[in-house]
Amino acid sequence: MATLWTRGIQVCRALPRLCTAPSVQRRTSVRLMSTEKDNLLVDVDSKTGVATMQMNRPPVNSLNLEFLTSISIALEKLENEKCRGLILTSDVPKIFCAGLDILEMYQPDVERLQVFWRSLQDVWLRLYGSKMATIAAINGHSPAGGCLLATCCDYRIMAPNYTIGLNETQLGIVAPFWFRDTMCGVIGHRETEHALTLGIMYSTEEALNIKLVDKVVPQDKVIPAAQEKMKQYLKIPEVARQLSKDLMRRETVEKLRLRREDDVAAFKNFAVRESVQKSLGMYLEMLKKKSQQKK
Ligand SMILES: CCCCCCC/C=C/C(=O)SCCNC(=O)CCNC(=O)[C@H](O)C(C)(C)COP(=O)(O)OP(=O)(O)OC[C@H]1O[C@@H](n2cnc3c(N)ncnc32)[C@H](O)[C@@H]1OP(=O)(O)O
Repeated sequence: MATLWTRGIQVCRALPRLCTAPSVQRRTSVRLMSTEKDNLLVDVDSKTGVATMQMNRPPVNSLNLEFLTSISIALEKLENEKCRGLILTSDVPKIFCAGLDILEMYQPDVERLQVFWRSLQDVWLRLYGSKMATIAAINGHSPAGGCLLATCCDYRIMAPNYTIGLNETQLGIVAPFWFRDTMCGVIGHRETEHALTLGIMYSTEEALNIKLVDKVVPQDKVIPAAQEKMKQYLKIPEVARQLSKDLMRRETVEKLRLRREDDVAAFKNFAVRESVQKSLGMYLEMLKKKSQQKK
């Protein structure tokens, strides 16, 4: 099978129009792409046109610039290939995604910091605004940016005994308006205000109670349950489903599109504050101590 490396993403060339003409594909599931270090594994079921994207950046799938870029490129390719559905999950045991890589924001190179933020905006615009039906199969902890990825999806299925939430205030930082809007769209204004101001990390069961996640199933059933739910989305006439989603999300998407550079500047100015750097440093220290105690 011929392969092509594009900015760290390996694409199987032997799969033209993979998702638009599923009937001509003989193989049921093919690896469409994987990143250079296999940080992102994307398989497409050629019968259904459903992609499964597994994040695989141990130890905690934290989102650094390169990883975000890989996710963004993969989303663009899936959209271009007219894939119909996406299941977003993790290949790292017990972790869905630990959110943004704090090392990108602590003592940063200011140029890279801005590129980093744009890459996060790109991922959000592509995932939140995706035409595909998207389901988060949350098979591990999902703080902050991890919660953002999950809430960008159309539906969330989570395994028990994990945590999820936008905990930014606990780090002394503030989630931007598009994180807020995304969460608001899922759990409403009041619960979002409560969640954001206190930086609440919800247990799986609490998350189900406030409808931050839609369904809880045992760990080994998370992906099968996502595949089952996906069938329901795929039964709906494609254009009607896509336009309905667009109707719900367009305003929120446009808000960021119009303010992208202001948002980058606001992030940069906030991140380089002495008080913010101090908070991030202390938080990293706490994480390190906790990690060392386990060893
Ligand atoms: C500056 C302006 C900001 C504007 C707003 C920006 C919006 C921000 C969004 C974010 O996403 S900020 C990131 C918030 N994330 C977290 O608070 C998660 C922190 N991590 C954890 O709670 C736990 O690690 C975990 C995810 C629950 C996993 O726990 P586990 O016990 O399995 O692993 P650990 O031993 O804690 O961690 C292993 C290893 O990984 C390092 N690490 C963990 N999370 C991050 C991270 N987000 N970024 C970078 N590194 C992380 C941790 O320090 C350990 O490292 P070592 O000590 O082993 O080297």
